[in-house]
Amino acid sequence: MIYTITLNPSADYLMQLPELKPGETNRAVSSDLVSGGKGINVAEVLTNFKEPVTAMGFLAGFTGSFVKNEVGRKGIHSDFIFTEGLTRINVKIKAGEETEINGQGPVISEGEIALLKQKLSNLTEEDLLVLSGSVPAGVPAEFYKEVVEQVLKSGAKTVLDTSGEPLKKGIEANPFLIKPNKAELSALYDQPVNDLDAAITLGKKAVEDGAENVLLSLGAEGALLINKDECFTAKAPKGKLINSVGAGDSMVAGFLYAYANKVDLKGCFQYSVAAGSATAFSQGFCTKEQADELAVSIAVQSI
Ligand SMILES: Nc1ncnc2c1ncn2[C@@H]1O[C@H](COP(=O)(O)OP(=O)(O)OP(=O)(O)O)[C@@H](O)[C@H]1O
Ligand SMILES: O=P(O)(O)OC[C@@]1(O)O[C@H](CO)[C@@H](O)[C@@H]1O
Repeated sequence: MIYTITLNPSADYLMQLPELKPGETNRAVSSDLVSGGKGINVAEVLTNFKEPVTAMGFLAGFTGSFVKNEVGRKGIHSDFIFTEGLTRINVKIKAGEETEINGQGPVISEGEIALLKQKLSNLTEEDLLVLSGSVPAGVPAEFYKEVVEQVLKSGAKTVLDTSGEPLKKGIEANPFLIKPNKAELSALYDQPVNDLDAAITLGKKAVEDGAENVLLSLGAEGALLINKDECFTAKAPKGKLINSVGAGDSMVAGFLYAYANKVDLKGCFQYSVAAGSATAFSQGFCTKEQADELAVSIAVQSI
């Protein structure tokens, strides 16, 4: 079974306008409010793929109730903890290029953190745990590291998709997979990632530092998968970008879907790129048919 944890979920307010003019009153031509947060998005894609998954994490207030209802309406199995405060609203503006403004989210108490850890105490080697997104106030930067350590003892595998200190510390605990994008990898080592060689060098460094597999997403350019034995590269398929919010989460979901269905790592990588791009080319998250259709066209090269 796959479990996802989203410590800081969101209601994502998607707005479209022809042009964004800072300092002026801008009017949207369309808008939509949807459930968000990286782990929840991973669970949504896995549910689209009919792969059993449980979305966990913290929700609060009326926006939290909205997220819980949306998750239920989409048929995603969930087990959230409700806290004080208000789940954040993240604003995603598509006006030619995409601009995102992510809110802060509620403060999580020590008791609530302990409750979440307790819920994870029954994982077994059959399970996969996805730890995704930013760490809200109240949760220490070591949280992901501690959970990866805790879960490793049960034999379950962990996937870590976060940034900054929580990523740096989490890598030390030997997660099965991390999924940084270019900016996140560059920030992790405070070095620019201007070309493929630089991406590979820093990806290998993350492997040396403890990550078993590094799935590095490069947006429209595609992705890299690096571990101690292999380095795979794949170009993203060409298509019309509709919305890239959640493309990275879809990539994680695609990888895990293939992995849970006993596909080898090269095939998991190919399917991850297909799912990421299928979402980038859709309104909302991709279906399995869309990912399947792209997967056959994606060539994976060993370098
Ligand atoms: N414009 C695009 N064209 C084709 N594929 C894309 C495009 N943008 C994203 N993708 C696909 O989605 C994958 C993940 O994209 P990206 O690197 O933007 O992730 P991310 O920064 O984690 O995204 P997000 O945080 O918005 O979910 C890419 O590796 C690629 O397969
Ligand atoms: O602020 P975080 O936790 O890093 O990212 C949150 C978020 O931007 O990630 C998802 C897309 O990946 C969105 O649904 C959500 O708004």
